[in-house]
Amino acid sequence: MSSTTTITETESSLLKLTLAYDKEIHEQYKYAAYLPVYDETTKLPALQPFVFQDRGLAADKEKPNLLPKDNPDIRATSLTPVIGTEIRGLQLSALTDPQKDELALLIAERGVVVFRDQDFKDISIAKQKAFGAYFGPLHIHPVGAHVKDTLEFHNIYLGPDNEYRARSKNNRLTTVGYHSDVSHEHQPPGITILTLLSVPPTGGDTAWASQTAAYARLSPPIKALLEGLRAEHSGFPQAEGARRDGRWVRREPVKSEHPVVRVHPATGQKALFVNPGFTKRIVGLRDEESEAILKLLFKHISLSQDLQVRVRWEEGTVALWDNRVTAHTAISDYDVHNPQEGLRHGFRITTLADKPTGVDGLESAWE
Ligand SMILES: O=C(O)CCC(=O)C(=O)O
Ligand SMILES: [Fe+2]
Repeated sequence: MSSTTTITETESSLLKLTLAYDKEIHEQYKYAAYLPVYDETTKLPALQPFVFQDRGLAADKEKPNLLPKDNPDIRATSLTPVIGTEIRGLQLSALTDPQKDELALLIAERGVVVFRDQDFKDISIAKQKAFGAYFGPLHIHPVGAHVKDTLEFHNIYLGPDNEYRARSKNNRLTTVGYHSDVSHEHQPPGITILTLLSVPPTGGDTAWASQTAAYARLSPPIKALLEGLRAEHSGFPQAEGARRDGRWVRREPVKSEHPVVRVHPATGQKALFVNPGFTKRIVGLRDEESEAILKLLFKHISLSQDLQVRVRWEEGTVALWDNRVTAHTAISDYDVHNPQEGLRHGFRITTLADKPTGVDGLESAWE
C-alpha cells in the first residue's frame, strides 16, 4: 500500500508562506555563512583519550583581570543567587589569556555566564574556533547539523525549514528536556559556548539547572549512597534516532559509566552528574532501584526552579556554561511554522574536558 499525504488548504498556504520565507532567509540573510548544512561524507574515528588541564586552575580567584573592581563599564550581575551571571561591558573577542582563565573559573562557579551586547562583526570562524580551543579540544557532534566547512560548530536552527527539535516532531507534552551535552563521551564536555545570531522577539529562552546545588540539597544518607555509584550514559539512542530519520552518523556512538557525583577539578565542588537526556541506568542496582533513584534525581533537577535560571536571548548574546556542573534545556515555546514569530539561529562550540572523577577517586569506566 502506498502512503499518501493529504495537505489541507491551510497547511498548503502555510507551506507556501514558509517556502517564500526560506528563500528570503537564504538569499538575504546577514549570517547566511552560518546556516545549517549536513556533511554526509565525513566519517570520524572514535575520540581518543587526552590529558586535560582546566584553565580555571591558573585563574586568580578574585578575578581582577576579568572583573576589575575599579571599572564601572564592566558590570557583572548575578541572575539568581544559585546559578547564572550576566556580564555587560566586555567583548569575548578581546579577552586576554588571564581573563579567559578567570572566565573558566567563573563559569565553573556560576554554572552559566551570559555575555550581552557582543559585536558579531568582530568575529571570524577561525577566531571563534581558537577562542573555544583555548579551553579544551573541540568536540564534533556525532549527528548534528553544522556550519559549512566547520564541523566543530554545531548548528542550532529553529526556523520554518528545520523542525529538528520542533514540538510537532514528537508526541511529548513539553519541549523541556534537561541534559548535559553528549555526556556519554568518555571525556565529556566542559566549557560550552552558545552564540545566537538571530533571536525571535519573544520565546526560545534557554534554562540551566545547577547540578552543584542539586547535589548539595540532598540528605547525607542519599549523598553517601550516590557518591559510591556510577551511571551509564549512552549515545546509542541519539545515533539510532538520527539513522531512523535518514541522517548521517559521522561517529559511532559510545557508552560510558560515569560517577553519579563528580568533583570539578578547578573548584573542588561536587556536582550530580546524571541527566534525563543521556543517563540510562545506575550500574550495579536492580532495574527498579535504578529507575526509582534516577526518577527522583531527574525530577529534582527538572522541577527545582530554585536551582535554575532561565535566560532570555537578546541580539548579541553569547552564553557559556560548564556541562560538568549544569544541565540545560532549550524552551521551544514559539511556533516555528509561523514566519512572523521570527528566526532562532546560532551555533554551539563544545570543548571536551576531564575524564570524570568522583569522590574518593572513583573514576569513569567503559568497555
Ligand atoms: O537552543 C538552545 O536553547 C539550547 C540547545 C542546546 O541544548 C545546546 O545548544 O546544547
Ligand atoms: Fe544542549
